[in-house]
Amino acid sequence: MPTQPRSTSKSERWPCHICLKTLSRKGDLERHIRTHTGEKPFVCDVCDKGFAQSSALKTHMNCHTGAKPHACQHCPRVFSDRSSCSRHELEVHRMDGCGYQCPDKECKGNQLIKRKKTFADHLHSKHGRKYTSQPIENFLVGEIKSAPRRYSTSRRRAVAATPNIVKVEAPTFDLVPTPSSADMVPNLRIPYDAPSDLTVEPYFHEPAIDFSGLFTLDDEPSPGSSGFYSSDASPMLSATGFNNAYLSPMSASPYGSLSPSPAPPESGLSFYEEIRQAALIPHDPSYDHGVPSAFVPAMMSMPNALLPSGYFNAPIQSIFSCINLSVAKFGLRRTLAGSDSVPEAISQLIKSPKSTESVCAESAEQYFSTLHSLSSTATMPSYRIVVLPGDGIGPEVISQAVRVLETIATSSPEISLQLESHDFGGCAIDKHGDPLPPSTLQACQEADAILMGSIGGPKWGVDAKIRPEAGLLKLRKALGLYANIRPANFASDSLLDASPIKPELVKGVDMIVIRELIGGLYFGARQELGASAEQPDTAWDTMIYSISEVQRITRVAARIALAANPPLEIHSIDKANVLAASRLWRKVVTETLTNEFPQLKFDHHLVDSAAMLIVANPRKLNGVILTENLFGDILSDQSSVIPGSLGLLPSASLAGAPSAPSAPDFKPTSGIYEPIHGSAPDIAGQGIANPIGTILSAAMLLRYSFGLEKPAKAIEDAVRKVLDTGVRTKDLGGQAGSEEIGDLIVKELKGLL
Ligand SMILES: NC(=O)c1ccc[n+]([C@@H]2O[C@H](COP(=O)([O-])OP(=O)(O)OC[C@H]3O[C@@H](n4cnc5c(N)ncnc54)[C@H](O)[C@@H]3O)[C@@H](O)[C@H]2O)c1
Ligand SMILES: CC(C)[C@H](C(=O)O)[C@@H](O)C(=O)O
Repeated sequence: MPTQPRSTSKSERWPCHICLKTLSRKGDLERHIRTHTGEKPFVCDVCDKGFAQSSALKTHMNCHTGAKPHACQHCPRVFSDRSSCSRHELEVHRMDGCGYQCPDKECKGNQLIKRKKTFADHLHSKHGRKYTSQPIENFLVGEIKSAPRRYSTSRRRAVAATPNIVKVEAPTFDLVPTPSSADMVPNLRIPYDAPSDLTVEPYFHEPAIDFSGLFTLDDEPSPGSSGFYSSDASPMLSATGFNNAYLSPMSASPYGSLSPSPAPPESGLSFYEEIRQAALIPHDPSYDHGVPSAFVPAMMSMPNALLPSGYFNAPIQSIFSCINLSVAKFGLRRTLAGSDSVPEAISQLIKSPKSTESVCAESAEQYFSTLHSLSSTATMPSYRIVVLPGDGIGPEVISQAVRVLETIATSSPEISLQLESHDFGGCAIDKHGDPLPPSTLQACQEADAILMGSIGGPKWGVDAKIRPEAGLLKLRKALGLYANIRPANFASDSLLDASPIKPELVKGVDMIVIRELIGGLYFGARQELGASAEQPDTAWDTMIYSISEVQRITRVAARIALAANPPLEIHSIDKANVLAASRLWRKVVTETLTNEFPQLKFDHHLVDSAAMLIVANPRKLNGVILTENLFGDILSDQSSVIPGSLGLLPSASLAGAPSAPSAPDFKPTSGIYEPIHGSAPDIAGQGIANPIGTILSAAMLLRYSFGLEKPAKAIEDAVRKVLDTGVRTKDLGGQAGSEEIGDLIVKELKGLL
């Protein structure tokens, strides 16, 4: 039994983020970094203070963030927020040596293009081709050399020992029917603060495929290779008569490797020799213990006769390719695990007497249809939703939204929702002395989505030492939720009469406020009254925006505008006639939209005049209203006047633009979903709060976080139908209580599902 070659040195483990030189020990690296940066190379990204050791910086950063800072997986750098950390990892470490290569060999020396977007632009502008992430279009070249530090030593060695350059070009993949995201079960969650162009690859989501229990294990994998390669796949290959072959977690990604061990060859050549010769790939001793996936397309295109007889054939290979594709694209771990139909499908394919390309296509079809049936029965996706009822009317409105979600889960066997409630806000101060207890924060970080009621109230008013609102700001910041999406429209036209503005002015109003949520005055430096001996009579806040903060929220607004057909107009709101931060805002919005989204129309308004327009002529602002944190808070509450009540409007807070649920590459994303209103202490406890804003937030959650368009639309339709009957809560001039509205919506919903 061959073993994986061991890493020749540990030096892969400590690359310098500045010059990329690798050092064998962390201490050496710290000393080395000082040659670039001086005596205190570890600089806090919040206050710029320098430290000699990264551990000292970590302890220091804890004081700013109240939480563990985010440590780079590959070097000793630490960051106060996760998005900077993942951007650093992506740009400095992960992309090193990786890139996209143009399929046209003549093209500009066929250079390596580092970023997917640049590559897509290149394909489009130079070759008139659209980039898709299907493997036929997957030109990713290169390998990530260092494994995350959280991996075990043996695993890290095994990663380091994998071939450095592998290439995926799979001409036979076009025989594979393209699965749609609706057919597949997405379970790869994009981190909250992932850069918007980051593709999460299952390489980092071990185990990518768990085949445990699917086959009888004929032969144990060798201890030398089990550190990295998944023994679970071995039985699968054993079932094909091919002993001791491992489908590694890596091979679940498009640039993975398949590592079969040699079987007695009939031709007299070793298995690898056969493959090499057939694929005309020069012998490379480093490949002796693994067949990198560069060989896979070659194997796939080879007639069976060239392969060790009966052991390895095109249909089987095509199944692996399909698995790779599926896992890479949709994260099918849950779909595959525990199924017993997959082995059946595979054994049928093995017995198939055919061996031509048509069999590949056929196998792929069978494979996908098996997966399809499994995805709706054996292994339905299970989403974890953290519910934060909060204070005041929060629990009252949340209980109705939870009923709605439970109705969806009960009526749709293919959807499984796990809801769990956690303390947050004023009630958490009372119980734990902290509005965001660590257990709540952790649950939120791990959740697939968060549904929130509202927090705050006079009990923990503005003079209180610990305020619930601070917990909400900390949660938004910790999750990197910089994009707050607040649609303001009529959930039903029957609400036109509820508006205090004349119906002819508000009919057809449809605006989406996109509010920057973790910057500006809310998060700038401030001084409380009495906090400074030098300025005993002064308090101040600062509005700070950086170019990148404005760029990213502008891109979210643009993507949301582009998702509509025709695209929506963008109205950027600022106070550029007075504020420096607003002048930066206006400049960056203009540049970003002009350079990156030339097809979109946009204009600028001063916030004072925009506030006037929202009540005087709101249709003028139809489309996307793009604005900074404080202006967005105020304008979105003001926009609720249009449909008649603060209780009607939902919101989503995300770490980027949401994917379109119908997109084949839909990316699930977490986020906080909450009505835009507060805890309404004046009506709390009376059972009269309007739950519609919260129920519509639950619809946004299903759509944006899970791509479940059908149930999301069903909730919106149920709300409209109930409103159409004329039943109203007190805020809209009616008599119905929160629970009655909930009953009616649930009843309508059952009829729609
Ligand atoms: N995201 C949040 O949790 C959030 C948002 C805003 C305010 N707050 C907090 O809420 C507390 C109260 O703030 P406020 O009174 O200024 O604003 P509020 O939004 O709680 O209430 C404003 C008015 O709207 C009414 N209202 C709000 N929601 C309603 C609903 N669903 N049905 C019927 N009527 C509704 C209230 O009765 C009140 O008259 C404060 O502590 C504030 O910080 C929290
Ligand atoms: C409670 C408060 C911190 C919050 C905000 O200002 O963002 C609220 O007004 C909101 O709109 O969600």
